Amino acid sequence: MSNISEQEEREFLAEIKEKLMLAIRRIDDAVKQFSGELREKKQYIHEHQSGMDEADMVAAGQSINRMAFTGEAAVARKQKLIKLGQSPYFGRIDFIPKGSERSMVYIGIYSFANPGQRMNLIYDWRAPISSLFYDFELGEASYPTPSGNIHGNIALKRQYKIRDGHLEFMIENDVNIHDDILQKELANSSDDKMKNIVATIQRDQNAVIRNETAPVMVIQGVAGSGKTSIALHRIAFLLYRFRDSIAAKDILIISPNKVFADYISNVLPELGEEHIPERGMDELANDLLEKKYRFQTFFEQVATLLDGKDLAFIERIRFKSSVDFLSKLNQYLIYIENNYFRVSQLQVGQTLVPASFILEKFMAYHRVPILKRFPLVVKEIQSYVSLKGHKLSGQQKAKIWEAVPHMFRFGNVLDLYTDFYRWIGKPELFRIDHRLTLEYADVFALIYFRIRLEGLTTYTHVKHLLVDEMQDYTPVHYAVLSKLFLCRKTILGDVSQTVNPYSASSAETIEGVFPQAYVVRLYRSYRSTLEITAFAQRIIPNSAIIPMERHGQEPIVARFINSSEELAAIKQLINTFPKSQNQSLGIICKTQRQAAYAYDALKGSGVHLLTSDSAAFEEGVIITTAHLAKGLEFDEVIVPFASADTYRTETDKQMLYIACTRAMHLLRVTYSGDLTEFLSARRKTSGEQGSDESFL
Ligand SMILES: Nc1ncnc2c1ncn2[C@@H]1O[C@H](COP(=O)(O)OP(=O)(O)OP(=O)(O)O)[C@@H](O)[C@H]1O
Repeated sequence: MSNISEQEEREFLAEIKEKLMLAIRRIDDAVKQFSGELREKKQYIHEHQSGMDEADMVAAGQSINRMAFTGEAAVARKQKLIKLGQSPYFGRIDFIPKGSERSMVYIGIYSFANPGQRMNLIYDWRAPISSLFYDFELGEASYPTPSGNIHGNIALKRQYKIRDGHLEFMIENDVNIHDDILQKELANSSDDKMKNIVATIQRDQNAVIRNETAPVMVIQGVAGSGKTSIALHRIAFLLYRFRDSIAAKDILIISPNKVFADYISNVLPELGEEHIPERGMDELANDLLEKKYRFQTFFEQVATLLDGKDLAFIERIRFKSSVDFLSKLNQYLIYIENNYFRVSQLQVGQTLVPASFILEKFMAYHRVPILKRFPLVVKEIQSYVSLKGHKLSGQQKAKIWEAVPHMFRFGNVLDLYTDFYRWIGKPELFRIDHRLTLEYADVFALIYFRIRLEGLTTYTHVKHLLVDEMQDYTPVHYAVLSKLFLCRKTILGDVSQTVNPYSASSAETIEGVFPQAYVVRLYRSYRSTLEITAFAQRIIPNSAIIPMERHGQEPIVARFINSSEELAAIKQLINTFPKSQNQSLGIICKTQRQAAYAYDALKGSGVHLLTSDSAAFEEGVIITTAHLAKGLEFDEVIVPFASADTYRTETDKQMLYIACTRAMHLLRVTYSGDLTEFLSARRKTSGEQGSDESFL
């Protein structure tokens, strides 16, 4: 069968669905049999318990576990088959390998084969041969396999939309790959959570997803370029490709907050993978400081910046976000090693331990973190005394244990960190209150000191680290991550979407910390209509952005007499929103205070306020801040209070940019008084009308 005509395709689909049904039935039978056997086994153990010795019990327990495990795997496989039944495949290529016969390769979210048969009926999108679908058009093509590249010819390429088991349409790809289906996908209204993009992965995205060699992959991509989607698909790919050595539990995602973590939590399970452990940077900090210190969170730092201009605060952040800061920390660590261990000879009973011996031993352990060396030096001194033929008394031992750490100028990391600022001649750059509350800019520097001075070794089990929103982390953050996580890393973000312009990191900065990094830049933006992308471009221009040719309504900028009128109009809009085609509406404010104020006026059924304490993304209407909305997207976005008073500073401008780039299909900006200068320039040039009538 060659499945050329649409009729043949429909017949093939019916056949596949039947085979899937059969496979599901077979699993059901197997599971039934398993549970019967399991019950019998448990019953047997229960009845013969008294006659069983410990070894028998262990063996019986293991056998039960094995059976349960096989049962669970069968249930998981069944779930996958049910899902395949809904949409078994989305693509097909007919490939003729050189010197071989044409074969039809149907590509789906999971693979499927008839029991006992070697050839797949459906190939997993991550299989080596499936890369042909993403990387090539008709004609010559090749794909890599562990035993080398396979060359050949693609004779046919098709895409399908199969929903609820029905073929909605199929598209013959000859020249313009994917664009039709991609356009259709992007025009859809958003689900409540991020979804997979396997059917329309683009070529440059595929290269990132399937890269197996980069020790550190840095993805700098413009807003809506699919960075987060790609990173998650990359994880799914790595789990498939290295399934013998990496499991879901070996991966760690560092996410900016819980809402974001919840928002992306569907993608990997949709791709058939288990839940991946996730940690926020603040949680990581808490783990690493072992809850010994209080600290300002990143949210609080940004909120302080948004509240007003504390120049000294900004200065402290700016300094601690520089590459220079990290190198000064490193210089200081070398300095203290050479200068802070002030040795003197030690009289232990009759033995005089010379200062030179103690210093030599201290330096000999240069691979051991300084504050961990003292016990080792103590042991060396004890051996020295013993070798001189003297037996050490308990009191003498205690004396050595006390003397050695005292030879070092400071005994704890916080004292050394404070001393660092004296050493660089800028003690005013470190602030800590009497309750030991650190500023956010100090948190990771202190952790860095803990790692270098005390040798923290948490997270050694992690085999791949994923860091999203890379622009929010500084060189010190990356120094900490590189010391803690020796595994491969995928790091992604967009320097234009920083919420703190005083501490933003670009791909180049990160490259400085990870010289072995492989940096990819993505310029094509998929999320927003051309009109929305153009609008956001005026706030922060980037001539390199390539928007998708997808059109929609021109963004609306509407002026109101005061904020009450503004909110009244928004309320009206919320009331009519359920009747619209769209599913999600984000009302994105600059500050949490404004969001709370708006929520107070707008709350009602289906309206949710998201704060930095929220744990989950919500469906429907969401009121939140730009900081929290970063990484999320909505069918419609309203940016209220866009006045000159609200959006004034560089930080404000970033927030406005982030807020506007969250919109997929429709963007409305409202204000009273004067419009922010970040938008007023464009209104003058475009002659756009803003009024409350045009708003709805
Ligand atoms: N190849 C693709 N096919 C279909 N949709 C895509 C593709 N690439 C990206 N998208 C869509 O574009 C939108 C933006 O993707 P994503 O959130 O991953 O981008 P991002 O670069 O992380 O965005 P931001 O930095 O602005 O938060 C999502 O709706 C995603 O599904």
